[in-house]
Amino acid sequence: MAARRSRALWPLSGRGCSWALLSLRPPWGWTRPMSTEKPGADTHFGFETVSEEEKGDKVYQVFESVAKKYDVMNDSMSLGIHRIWKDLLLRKMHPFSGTKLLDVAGGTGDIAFRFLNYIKAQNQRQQQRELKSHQNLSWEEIAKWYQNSRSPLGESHVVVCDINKEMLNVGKKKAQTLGHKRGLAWVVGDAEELPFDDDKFDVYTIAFGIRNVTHIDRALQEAYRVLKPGGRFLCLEFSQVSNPIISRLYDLYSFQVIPVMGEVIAGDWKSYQYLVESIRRFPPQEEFKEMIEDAGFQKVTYESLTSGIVAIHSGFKL
Ligand SMILES: COc1cc(O)cc(C/C=C(\C)CC/C=C(\C)CC/C=C(\C)CC/C=C(\C)CC/C=C(\C)CC/C=C(\C)CC/C=C(\C)CC/C=C(\C)CC/C=C(\C)CCC=C(C)C)c1O
Ligand SMILES: C[S@@+](CC[C@H](N)C(=O)[O-])C[C@H]1O[C@@H](n2cnc3c(N)ncnc32)[C@H](O)[C@@H]1O
Repeated sequence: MAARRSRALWPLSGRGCSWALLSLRPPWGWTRPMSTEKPGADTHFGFETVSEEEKGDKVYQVFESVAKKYDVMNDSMSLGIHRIWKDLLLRKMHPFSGTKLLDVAGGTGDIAFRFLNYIKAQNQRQQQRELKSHQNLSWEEIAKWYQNSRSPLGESHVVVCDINKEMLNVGKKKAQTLGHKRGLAWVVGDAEELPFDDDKFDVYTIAFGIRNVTHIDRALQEAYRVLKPGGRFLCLEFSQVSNPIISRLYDLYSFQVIPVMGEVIAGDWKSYQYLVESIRRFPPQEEFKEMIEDAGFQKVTYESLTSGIVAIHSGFKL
């Protein structure tokens, strides 16, 4: 069990929050992490400096602690906007019947369920079109058509991979409730050392996950390795807000409201303080694009959403 690391409700009392009163800007600049990090070297956990081993443990504890309240927290913090971002990721992916998706840091399955729904809806539309194009079918022929029609998923398949068993357990229960029985697998695994063969997937997604990984460069290299030639990398992650007014409001909202919501809804202030701090630690759009290119991806592009609160990066293994 993760240690309960909640604290008093007053948002401005205590370490890590007091600077917010004086300035809405975090007191540091983002510096690109060195890819030659030695084992046992220091890294960051939000605004804290910790050893690399400690970071992995702390990230595990955060998601173990929030797993059961994860979905309700996301709807509350974003007023449902995270759903639109995830829908847009699927629209950008535009998967087709047969697509094999690996969703890394897939947590409670939001991307996987959207993928399955997208493929099913697409195949059902196609089936309806085919049926309508055949004139004068008897009732018997129509019934046979339905019986023999392809399964709504075709050969499509999604693997949800996450380091945290609690998050996956919540996802598995959701899958049962939503009636997703086929085309879905849950695998415990580390984004930095994926338990899959080379050249296996058509699409790799990572949504709100890469920010938590200790060595982002290693995770990107692993993404490249497991994708088939021609495969696509897609990452949805927090990014840099371009409009200065929205940026100030967003900082105010992040540091004054989100940890309070974390305490009230999930009984966990610290995990939500980590969330907002880790967002400020993540590289801006252009820097992250370069990191993706450094891992070998080509045709790397990005699209900023909601003034840059998040961005979707895309790249291809060619
Ligand atoms: C532990 O790690 C994690 C845990 C998780 O549960 C999740 C994740 C990964 C994260 C996600 C999957 C998505 C989670 C979503 C967010 C973190 C939120 C993203 C934020 C937004 C979409 C809204 C951005 C807000 C703005 C641009 C500024 C607008 C804000 C205001 C007008 C309010 C300004 C705040 C104050 C003046 C402070 C005092 C206010 C109050 C006490 C009232 C409370 C106010 C509200 C609840 C208003 C909230 C307003 C909005 C959400 C408006 C949205 C509007 C736009 C986007 C234009 C994970 O890693
Ligand atoms: C904010 S959640 C995102 C979940 C889901 N993708 C979504 O969009 O709702 C971040 C997830 O990353 C996972 N994670 C953190 N470090 C990881 C790593 N090294 N390898 C795999 N998953 C990791 C956490 O366990 C957690 O489930």
